[in-house]
Amino acid sequence: MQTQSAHKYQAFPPVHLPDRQWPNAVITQPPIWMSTDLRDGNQSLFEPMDADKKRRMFKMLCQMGFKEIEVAFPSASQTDFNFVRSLIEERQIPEDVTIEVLTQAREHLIRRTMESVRGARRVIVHVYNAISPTFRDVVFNMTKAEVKAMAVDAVRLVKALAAEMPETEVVMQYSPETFTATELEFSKEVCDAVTEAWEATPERKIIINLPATVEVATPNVYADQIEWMHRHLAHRDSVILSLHPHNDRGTAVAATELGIMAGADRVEGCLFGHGERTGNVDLVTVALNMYSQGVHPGLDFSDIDAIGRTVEECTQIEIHPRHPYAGDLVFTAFSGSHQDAIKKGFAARQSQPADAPWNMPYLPIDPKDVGRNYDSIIRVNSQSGKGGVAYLLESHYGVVMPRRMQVEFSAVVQQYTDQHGSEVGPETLWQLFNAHYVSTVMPMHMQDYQLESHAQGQAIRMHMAVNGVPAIASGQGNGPVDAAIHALQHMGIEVQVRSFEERSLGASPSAGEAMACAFVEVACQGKVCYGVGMDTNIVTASIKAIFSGMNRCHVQAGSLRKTA
Ligand SMILES: CC(=O)SCCNC(=O)CCNC(=O)[C@H](O)C(C)(C)COP(=O)(O)OP(=O)(O)OC[C@H]1O[C@@H](n2cnc3c(N)ncnc32)[C@H](O)[C@@H]1OP(=O)(O)O
Ligand SMILES: CC(C)C(=O)C(=O)O
Ligand SMILES: [Mg+2]
Repeated sequence: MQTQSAHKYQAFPPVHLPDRQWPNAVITQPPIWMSTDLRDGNQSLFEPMDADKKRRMFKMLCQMGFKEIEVAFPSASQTDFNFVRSLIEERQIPEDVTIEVLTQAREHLIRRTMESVRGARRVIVHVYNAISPTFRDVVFNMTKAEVKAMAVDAVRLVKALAAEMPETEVVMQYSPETFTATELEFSKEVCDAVTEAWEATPERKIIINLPATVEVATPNVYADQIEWMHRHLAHRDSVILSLHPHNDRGTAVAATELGIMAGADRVEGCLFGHGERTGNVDLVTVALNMYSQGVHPGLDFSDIDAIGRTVEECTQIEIHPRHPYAGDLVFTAFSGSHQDAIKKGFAARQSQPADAPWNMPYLPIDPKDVGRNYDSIIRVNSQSGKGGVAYLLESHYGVVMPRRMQVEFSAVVQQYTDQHGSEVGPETLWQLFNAHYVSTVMPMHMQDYQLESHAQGQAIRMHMAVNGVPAIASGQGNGPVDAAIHALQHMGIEVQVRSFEERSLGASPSAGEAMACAFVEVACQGKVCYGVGMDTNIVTASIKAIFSGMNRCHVQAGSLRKTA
């Protein structure tokens, strides 16, 4: 890069529009959507789609609810021409869908284009020519008047040819290509001339499409340009004002949203932002942004993964895992504080009515609305905290840990992720949970017990192994847990219960019976640790939890081998 960019690049001049209205506007209804996946999207692929892929994509776009679809540049190739013919001749176009075809403003290309759409019920014929100073001077070597005449002549020719095919309703669309780099007064002059040449009326509107062929400024400048045109076009009531933003600066979505606020009626773009260079505006993001604000876009994304797969297969370009709404990771939180907030959000939602407004930390929309499930919302790596770990154990295995135990177990997981460096799935978490809590047998293992009730409470006799050596402990208490603690204390083991919780886990996958899960916070060996016991019998689960807690205290005290 140069040390001083100022000599090479110049700032785009702002639009003089001191009374601009768009900053106060709110989007309350969706625009008319036009998908150009099969034209602008297709022309920018390594390998343009063959007819089968184009047909597959066309069908999907129709199913999603697009009513206007630019299907080809028919004069560019026999493949594109044939594709348009096949859609028409094989009656592939649904009644409520209008196909669109693009042509340069050149006579032989327009004639060929009109030939391609013969027999269609309704078609949008889209003519363009670039009108900015650079194109006038460098590409066409034409004056303003000549460039304007080029557009007007093209529209007149379409009009004349349309009159020869009365069975087809021809809708005219004109794009002043490079609009964003053109003087606004000249854009208006050309668009007004074209509108008049078409003899557009409020009943028979012309589509005036204002492209950011190259995105050259911040999105507010595009909004100013659109509002300026919206307010200055001579025949605004006979015009459908359309946007065609590209994404060179990475702000096409913002430009589109501000452009709609500035008065546009229609938006052209591609799914997932395919298109020349950095792409056309991503219609998925614009539409779902609207959805997240309570405005239904009128497009169906209820199986976004299926849409993504079709687009990937047709374009041979993968969707980025962080692509808004559609990427594999966009509904996933790895970091601890995000996970904690999401877990609390879901817990709060459980006590709300099903139609309560969506109010979930870090998740702008409900993943279920786009056909995603909650499975991958929380994933655990070294950045994760107790909330994520607890969420995964709960959502995958039904284990609801007491809060202090969440902190304790997340330290176990943290140690593991620090050592292994990679993501930890629910299965690994479950293994860690079992290894550290459920199946500990050293130094103490309770093998069997007998419990008797009597007037003062309960008496227990436990057969156990201490460091592998058989032992028997007997004691009494006002309940089984109390009796077991007394039995252990009689053996000289200093152990106390600090807290006790018991929950049902639902049916055990192996036994098919309901499993109880006991969490006992045990003080022993100068440490306080949680122990976990699982069993179909509630009492057995509690006693196992005491032994688990003692064993963990021994591990924490570093005395596992020394214990008698
Ligand atoms: C911003 C966009 O996405 S616009 C759409 C771009 N898409 C495509 O171009 C894909 C399909 N295009 C093609 O296959 C070819 O360009 C064709 C068939 C349309 C035309 O091919 P060619 O006649 O060989 O011309 P070529 O591709 O070199 O285009 C440049 C010529 O078109 C002229 N031209 C470019 N755009 C336009 C326009 N909108 N209206 C009139 N003339 C134009 C140029 O001035 C140049 O003319 P010149 O050869 O007299 O100097
Ligand atoms: C043909 C026009 C509308 C175009 O694709 C562009 O300017 O980006
Ligand atoms: Mg384009």
